[in-house]
Amino acid sequence: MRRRERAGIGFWRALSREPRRLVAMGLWSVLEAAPAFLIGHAVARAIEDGFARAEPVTGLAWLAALGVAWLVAAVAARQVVLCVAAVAEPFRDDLLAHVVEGTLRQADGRDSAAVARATLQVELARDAFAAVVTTVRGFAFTVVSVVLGLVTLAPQALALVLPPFAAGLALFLASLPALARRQRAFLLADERLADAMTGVAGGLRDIEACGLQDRTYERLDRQVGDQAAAARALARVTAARTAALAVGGWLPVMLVLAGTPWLLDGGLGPGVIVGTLAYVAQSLAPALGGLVQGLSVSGVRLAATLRRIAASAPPAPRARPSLRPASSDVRLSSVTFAYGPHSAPVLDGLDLVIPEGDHLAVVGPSGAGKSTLAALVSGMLRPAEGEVLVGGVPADRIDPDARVLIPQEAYVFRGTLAENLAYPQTPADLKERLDEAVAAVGVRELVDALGGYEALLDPAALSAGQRQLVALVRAYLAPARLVILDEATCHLDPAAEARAEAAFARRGGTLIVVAHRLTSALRARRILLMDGTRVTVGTHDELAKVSPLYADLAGHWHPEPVS
Ligand SMILES: Nc1ncnc2c1ncn2[C@@H]1O[C@H](COP(=O)(O)OP(=O)(O)OP(=O)(O)O)[C@@H](O)[C@H]1O
Repeated sequence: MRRRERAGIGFWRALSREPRRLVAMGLWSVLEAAPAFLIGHAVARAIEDGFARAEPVTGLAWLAALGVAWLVAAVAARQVVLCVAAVAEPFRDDLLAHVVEGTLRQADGRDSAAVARATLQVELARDAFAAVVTTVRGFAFTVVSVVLGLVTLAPQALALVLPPFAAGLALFLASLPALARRQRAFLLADERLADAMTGVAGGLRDIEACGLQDRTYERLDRQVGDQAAAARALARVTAARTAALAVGGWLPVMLVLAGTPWLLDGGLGPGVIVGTLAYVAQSLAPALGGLVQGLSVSGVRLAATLRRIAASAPPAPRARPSLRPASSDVRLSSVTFAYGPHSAPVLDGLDLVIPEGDHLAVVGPSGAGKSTLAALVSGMLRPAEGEVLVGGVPADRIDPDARVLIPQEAYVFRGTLAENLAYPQTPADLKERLDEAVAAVGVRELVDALGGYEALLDPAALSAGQRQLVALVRAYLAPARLVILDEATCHLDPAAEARAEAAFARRGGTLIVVAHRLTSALRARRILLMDGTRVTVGTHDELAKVSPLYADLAGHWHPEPVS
């Protein structure tokens, strides 16, 4: 049920999303429906003021005016088609995004044919949607034009025209749900029969060999019978449709003809009665016929395809809104994480508090889980047990602007240097902000070497270190109060690394650095040593005293001067 609602909501959302197009469509529709308003008046005046008084020029002038209105209507009809297309395309795009995403998720990437089938359904739905919008809109504008025409030409005639018309319309609308159901039943019976026939055709030899002819015949006979019954049921509702057309479209004509003496007594001239008949026979009946035909075919098809699309592509899980953290302090409580259900945990029951403003270096042998910790704190991974909170908010739900993670391999895209440095921001004072960040991180030399902020970058032509510098400036400019550098300076020389880290330390907020060198750890306020699933936190001196592993690691690092 909810799936069907989603598809239904897509219909109304597509209509309301382009309000200007809708207004334009309305205005063009008024022009398109002008002949429906004019026809009764023009015919009545042509007869009464022209031909009946032996003044053919006047009569012809009225008919010519009607002709001009038809020409204008033709131009307007073209514009209406363009407006309908402009509304139908976003509807198609919405559906397409929905089915491709849903089908891929459901098919797990194994069934590309499922995507092809679904996109075909979307094309059918788009065509049906455009036809329904065109039909219903045309019907509504024509009916309003005819009613206005009758009100101004022969108001008495409304009593003869409107009741049967409304009755016919109501009869048709009441039959629509049944029509949709039976059409669907007929299509399903047809598909089942086609499937069965295909199966039989492919297995004829086996049927013959196993002597299954009679049973196969009985089964096919049953399915042919089912399909015939579905076709008969559909035909019965189709009869209701024909009755609706007769009542709504032609009964008004007969009533106006039968009521001629009464209308003449009421002071209407014969020309006005012919004009009234023109309204009913030329505008109202065809409009009802168009609606009946359009909704019976396109409306039913639209409902059926939307239902199929909804059933074949389940909706994406609703994206949860991100939350703004109160601060940038980080708390891990009893966090356990493993990459697979049968893998050994990388973190096991880890408790850790990194208060706002802290500068923490994370060290440990390769594979100890440093990057995993960085990914958990940045919310890219979720713990299997326990929780990771940033400013009181679960890390995976945090507002993306509130934290930034720079991995070892920095991302640079084809664009200007300024775009790369500022991405995704475009502040008004971009130049000043860039200058400040570039100076702080120590990247001025690179900016000049690349040819300034407006230089076009070729990512492949940059060295890994240059890409890291670009990403560091980007992170520095970001509004995030929590910065996680996961070996983000590993391709820089020690001096450049020291400058960049010092800039981030001065920047404020919480800084977590997965350290690549001892100097990086020495600059931090605290050091977190990861060793298997055991972790120890302390200063360099504390760790050197209590942890042989740390002493060993520190010994292997180059003893570079601390800046
Ligand atoms: N995507 C993954 N799928 C499965 N196992 C993974 C994945 N990423 C990491 N691991 C494993 O998890 C453990 C911790 O890896 P992690 O990358 O967090 O360690 P690290 O301390 O950052 O290592 P390094 O210093 O080499 O980058 C390792 O045993 C690693 O093989």
